[in-house]
Amino acid sequence: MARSILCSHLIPSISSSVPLKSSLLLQWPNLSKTSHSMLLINRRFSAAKISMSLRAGIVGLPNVGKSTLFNAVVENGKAQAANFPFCTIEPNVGIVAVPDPRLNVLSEISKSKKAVPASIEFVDIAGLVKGASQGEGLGNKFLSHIREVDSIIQVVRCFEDNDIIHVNGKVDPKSDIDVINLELVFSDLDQVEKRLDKLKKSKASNPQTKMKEEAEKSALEKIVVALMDGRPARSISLTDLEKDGIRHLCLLTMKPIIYVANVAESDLAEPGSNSHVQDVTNLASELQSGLITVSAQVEAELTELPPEERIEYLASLGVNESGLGNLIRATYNLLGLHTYFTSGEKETKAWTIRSGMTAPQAAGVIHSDFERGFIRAETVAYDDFVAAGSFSAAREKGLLRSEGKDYIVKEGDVMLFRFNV
Ligand SMILES: Nc1ncnc2c1ncn2[C@@H]1O[C@H](COP(=O)(O)OP(=O)(O)OP(=O)(O)O)[C@@H](O)[C@H]1O
Ligand SMILES: [Mg+2]
Repeated sequence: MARSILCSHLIPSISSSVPLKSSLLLQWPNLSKTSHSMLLINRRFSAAKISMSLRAGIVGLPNVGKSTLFNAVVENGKAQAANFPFCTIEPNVGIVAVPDPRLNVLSEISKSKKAVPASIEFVDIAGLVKGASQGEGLGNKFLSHIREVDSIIQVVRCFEDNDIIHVNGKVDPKSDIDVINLELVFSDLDQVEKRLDKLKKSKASNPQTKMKEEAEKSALEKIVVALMDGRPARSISLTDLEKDGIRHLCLLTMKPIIYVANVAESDLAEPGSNSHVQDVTNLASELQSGLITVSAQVEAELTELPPEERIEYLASLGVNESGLGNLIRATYNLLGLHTYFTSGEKETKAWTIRSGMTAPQAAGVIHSDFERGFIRAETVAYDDFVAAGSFSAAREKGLLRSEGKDYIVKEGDVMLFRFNV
């Protein structure tokens, strides 16, 4: 596998090709105020392009419902979904909003002109078959598409339907999950062994390079033992230095996984009574992975209906909500992501950060200059903001804190940044 493939980065960033040159103090949610410098910033902001690089890849055997699920999640995804294996060849990519009821609450309080949710990219990848790591089916090319995502959503067929071809002849979630896991393991093993060979021959003399290579080698030696045993790389505990050392390899089995049990519409009300779902549940807990049950078929049909008829249709199947919100939120959590908000008259916006990020790093998600010139962040917890009813009321009640550069941003913080560039 070519080492040059870049893994995507976890954080959505704004490409800041136009730096903010003027020196000013900015309270972010007050951007709607019409001072000259504010307008200048606004204009530059709208010119900045948000690049969403947070990706969840939908994988699984051929013909299990990946594209059907993708089209439902992305609503107008338009990936070709049909009853024949390898229907998808090139990956389809779609951006999905992360549903969050807090956004509308904040937006109403601040009388914002618009509310902008956090988002994730979903990628519909071609079906994987036994031997893919050796070039079977659509082979290595598709493993490389998986290498480029941050997390894996594995669709497992749990619906019986003789008209829908199963590539292995019968519905068997355990075998399907094993096939995919083994292909990912083989692909990583191949890559890790090649890399270890290279590292053993390395003649690096620079002490820093040497130290990095030693950390990488030590991580890979541990990982190779797990892989030989059929276990994923993520099952090995590594030091931070070791983790950094192997990051560039984008190992497939390092990526977190959620299993999606794709059931028939008749099983939606009581998925636990379907033995295939029970198998996936047991395996997901053994592999310390998440599990969501959906009917991709039902979700796809829902998207064709006007919103008022959707609830009726779901009720007729004995459920009261679509499974997609859960899937999107679970994916977001799986990626270790948190949301903080900015809220003002112009807009209320949910920003995505990794857990553990400091206030300047969180500010940097809005613009790199916010991070560079960070002075302080005024912060109030979501519940306190809602209870107070505004930033100024929160300040009067002593709920608004002024935090410095070491502050670790918490889930649901509502923030105002002060910076100077
Ligand atoms: N829950 C379900 N119940 C019944 N049929 C389903 C369900 N989910 C998907 N299907 C059907 O299964 C067939 C295959 O679906 P789809 O094309 O989405 O699979 P895929 O995994 O993307 O396949 P490929 O790997 O070939 O791209 C379609 O005919 C679809 O309507
Ligand atoms: Mg497909």
